[in-house]
Amino acid sequence: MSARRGWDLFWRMNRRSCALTLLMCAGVLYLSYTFNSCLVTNLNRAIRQQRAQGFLSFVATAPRSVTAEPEEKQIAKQEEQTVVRVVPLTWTGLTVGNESNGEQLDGAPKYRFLRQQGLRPSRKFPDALIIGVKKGGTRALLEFIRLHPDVRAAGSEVHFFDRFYSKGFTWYRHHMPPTLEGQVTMEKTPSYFVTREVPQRVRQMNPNTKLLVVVRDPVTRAISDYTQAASKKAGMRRFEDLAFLNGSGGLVDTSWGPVKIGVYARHLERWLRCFPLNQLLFVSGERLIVDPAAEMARVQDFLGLKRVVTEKHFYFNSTKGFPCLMKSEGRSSPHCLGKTKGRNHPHIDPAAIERLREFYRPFNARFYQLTGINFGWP
Ligand SMILES: Nc1ncnc2c1ncn2[C@@H]1O[C@H](COP(=O)(O)OS(=O)(=O)O)[C@@H](OP(=O)(O)O)[C@H]1O
Repeated sequence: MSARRGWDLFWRMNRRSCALTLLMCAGVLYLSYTFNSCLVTNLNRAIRQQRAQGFLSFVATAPRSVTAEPEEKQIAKQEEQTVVRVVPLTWTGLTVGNESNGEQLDGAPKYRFLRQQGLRPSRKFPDALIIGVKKGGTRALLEFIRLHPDVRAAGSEVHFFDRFYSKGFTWYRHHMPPTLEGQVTMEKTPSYFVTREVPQRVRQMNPNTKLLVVVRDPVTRAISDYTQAASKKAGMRRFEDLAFLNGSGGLVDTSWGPVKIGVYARHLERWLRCFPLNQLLFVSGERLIVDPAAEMARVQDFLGLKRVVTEKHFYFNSTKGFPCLMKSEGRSSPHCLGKTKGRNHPHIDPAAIERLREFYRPFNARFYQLTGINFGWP
């Protein structure tokens, strides 16, 4: 009897310990599973972060050289190896006239990628302005310099400093294209050069603004200006009648816009009261036609850019009689500037041309003196 009770007691105790053992095992299994899964998740996260950091630092800086090279050499090497400019943006479809905005751009996968890399494009005030002169070749210059991956320019003339100054600087900045750190922002408005208030206003925005002026023989410039006006207004009087007081026999009409703009020295003197000469670059409109690459080399040097725009970007279109582009920001096939650039000029009485040349001669001489460049106009 007592043996049977002992056995019962043993069996009951064993069942309890078995159950306890089983319970403990389950607990240990649960804890180790939770611990392990946390560990794996954290490890994965850490690996992902490490990879991202590794990629970022690869994008942001060049690997440092460990050899004992001179410092300058190392810096130059680092600059060469820097992969910051991974994305020479093409900004397809972006026109400033109909301002696409930064937010829209950011939605595109390309811009999401840029943002993830900390490369968020933003609008800033221009570093450089093409201020004139009207009909000097300003559109050609803008289109040529825009070929450079480090230049971003407003496509249409903004006219902030002459027409829309009252709209304020926020308005102006909004008309600039989104740019990345290190890119040069530009705009061109040819009437800036001749508008009295503009130098002071540009100086107020930024006294270090770089200024580019495309100049061309003032007589051909005046004829080009007249040709454009005549193309817009039917029945316009002859050039000879407008350029001289009392018809073609009188004195030169210096109040007539196409004549007045060509007195470059007068306008330049105003700019030189606000900016030092070395902040202005004078581009020859004539050379921009006969040797665009040479003129663009000067422009790129002036803007502190690598000489990326070279002969290979241009071809001479003999039908048009002007250099045209192999490709550009918006188009990948060869093309020329629009129909309004490189128009045929009307025949002008050679005597009128000669009298205008005489009129401009002293002003041109003064302009050569101020700029230190002899443009060789007849
Ligand atoms: N590559 C190329 N293709 C076409 N035209 C060229 C080029 N390079 C310079 N030019 C000259 O640019 C003149 C127009 O000057 P602008 O662009 O400054 O004109 S505007 O003030 O913006 O209206 C324009 O004047 P016109 O010839 O009177 O039409 C051209 O002589």
